[in-house]
This record gives sequence, C-alpha cells and structure tokens, in this order.
Amino acid sequence: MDAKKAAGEKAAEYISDGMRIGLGTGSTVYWTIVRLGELVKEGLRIEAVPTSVQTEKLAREAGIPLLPLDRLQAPLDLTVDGADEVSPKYELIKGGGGALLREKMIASFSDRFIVVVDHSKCVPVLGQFPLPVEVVPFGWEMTSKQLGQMGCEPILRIRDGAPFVTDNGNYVIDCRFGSIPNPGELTVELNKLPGIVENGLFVNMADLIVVGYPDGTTRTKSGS
Ligand SMILES: O=C(CO)[C@H](O)[C@H](O)COP(=O)(O)O
Repeated sequence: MDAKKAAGEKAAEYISDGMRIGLGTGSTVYWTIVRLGELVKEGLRIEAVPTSVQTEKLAREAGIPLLPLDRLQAPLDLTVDGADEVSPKYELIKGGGGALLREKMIASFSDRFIVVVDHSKCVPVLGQFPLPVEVVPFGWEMTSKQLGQMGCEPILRIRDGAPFVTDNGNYVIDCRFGSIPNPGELTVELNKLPGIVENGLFVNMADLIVVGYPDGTTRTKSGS
C-alpha cells in the first residue's frame, strides 16, 4: 500500500460524528478526504472547512458537507493536513502545494491538529526542503533580497512559465536554507518583513503526527 494512503486513511479514524473539521491540502490528506467521503455516505455527520480551492473541489466531489467560514464561531474540533518536513520536535515545513496561509489559519483555529505524512518526510533537522514563503506581488524582488540576507537562496516559484499565484493572489518564494536548526527564531525574524504574508514554518502546532510506511502500517507520535 502507498505510505501516503496509509497515513491519510488512518487520520480519518480520529474523526467522529458531529465534528467540525479542517481539511488540509495535498496528496496525503487526499486519502483522508476520500475515506471521509465514504464514511459520510455511510452516515457520518461532519462539516468541513477546506484550506484551498483544490481541497474544496475534492471535498465537494466526495460529498463532504462544507462549513462556510462566516458560520465558524468557535474553533474547529480537528484539522488534518500534510507536511513537507517534520522534525523530531514536531516542527513542520509546509506549503509545498502553496496553501500555507489558509492551512496555518485553519490549523491555528482548531482544537487539535493532526499531521499526515509518509516516512520520508521525517527529518533530523528542517531545511533540506526549501521553505515556502508567501509574499505580496508588490515589490517581491525587494522582499526576495531581504530573504536572501537572512541566509537562504530565495527562488520565486514558477508554474507554466509564470509566477505561481496562491489562492490569495500572492506569490511564493521558496527559500533554500539547507538547515533550519531553530525554526521558532526564524519564524520571528520572517514575521518582521512587511512584504511577507506568511511562512511555511509550523512551530508548536502539531498535536499528533501520523506516519505511513510502504507496507501499509502507520505509527503515531504525539506533538505539542
Ligand atoms: O503544505 C502543503 C500544501 O501547501 C502540503 O500539506 C504539503 O506540501 C504536503 O503535501 P503532500 O501530502 O502532497 O506530500
């Protein structure tokens, strides 16, 4: 079995009747969405907030009822999402799919945040995966220079020959740090740059990591 499928499907076991949940973005949480769609058809009653246009479409196709944000008066019970890297302290790099802003907003407004990954995403130190940083298009070249001064190689994300545009109308700069030994400190520094909308470091946010393996087994680790 696919390791991503194993992790994604396992996370669906944490969702019970009556829950209001956040749905992340990517090829691992895809399997959570598919499984939840099956459970909804069998009678599970849930409402979901998607973290991207792509996930909204998937959830609709799966028949999962969506909860409009203006009806979200209290935190969600649970959010399930993928990650690009997970450190031994359960710090994450996210945003490989470009949905980092909505993902961080929804995760921060959830009582529990479950992260689903295949085993290759668990690393000793974050930073081999370039850190996605969402920036406003205005003056992105200037913001990119400022990011470079923080010790990374900043590369504007390009898709089909043009800048990749997020669901929020912004650009993404992928920052090659090589190693991020202190993600908490880097987050504080990144948040000082006015051109940055959000960065892909998720520190002290994950409550549970579900790791999938190619033989179809999963292991769970408790986070913050
Ligand atoms: O942060 C994300 C999207 O913005 C994804 O969760 C992350 O890129 C992992 O994706 P996948 O499960 O496809 O490997």
